Amino acid sequence: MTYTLILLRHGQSEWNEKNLFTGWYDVSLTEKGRAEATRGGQLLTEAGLVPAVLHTSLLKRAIITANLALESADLSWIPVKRNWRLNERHYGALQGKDKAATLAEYGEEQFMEWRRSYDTPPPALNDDSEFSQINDPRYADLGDAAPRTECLKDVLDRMLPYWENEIKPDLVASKTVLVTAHGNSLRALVKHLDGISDEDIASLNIPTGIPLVYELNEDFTPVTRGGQYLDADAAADAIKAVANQGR
Ligand SMILES: O=C(O)[C@@H](CO)OP(=O)(O)O
Repeated sequence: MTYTLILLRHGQSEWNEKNLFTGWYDVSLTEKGRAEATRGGQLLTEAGLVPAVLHTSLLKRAIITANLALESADLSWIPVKRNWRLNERHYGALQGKDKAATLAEYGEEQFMEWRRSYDTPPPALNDDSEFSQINDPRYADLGDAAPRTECLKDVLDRMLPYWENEIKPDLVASKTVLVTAHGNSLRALVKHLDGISDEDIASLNIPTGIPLVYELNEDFTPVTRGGQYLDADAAADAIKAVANQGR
């Protein structure tokens, strides 16, 4: 007996297109991103996958992606749980900044440390920044614990309780679960599932809009390490594009 976990990064967002650090800033999808999401749902149908429950972040690029994918799979009705713990990494003072300009200003080493190191967060974002979420009512319950920046380790630490307490029980109960989230929150989950080292996770990138399917054993270890993208050729190209952002 295995469980089926489907991970879906949101389709191209307006700030992916503009090459801006996004984090918790709530931007919508581009037309291309909407088409990717719809195609993601078609890929689920073609693979015969029928998720019984959806988990999303609180950010509309993930929510709209899930809605479009489920609509094209004729599964708009399935139950949904949303939680900030699946949000993108909070990108601190980089939120709203151009990736190419940041690379040019700070150089390759600093740029990659902020983007992909496991435990070095970017500088914190000021609460009075136009890119801050500190007064956003959807995070009111977090109070002082609301992040002003996060590294991948911080994301893993806040995502894991949700994995343990919400997603795992749904896998046990319903066998097939869809998680629609973000580049870095999904990198954190994949690191955990595949047991990827703090060093090696730096080179792992997740493409937009292509379902990544994990068959999990009863102890939640992957049957196949790395899972399987439903469109492997498209995923390979898109992974390179994410890795090269800013260049
Ligand atoms: O800007 C962001 O929030 C993320 C995802 O788009 O970017 P990166 O891939 O550089 O971590």
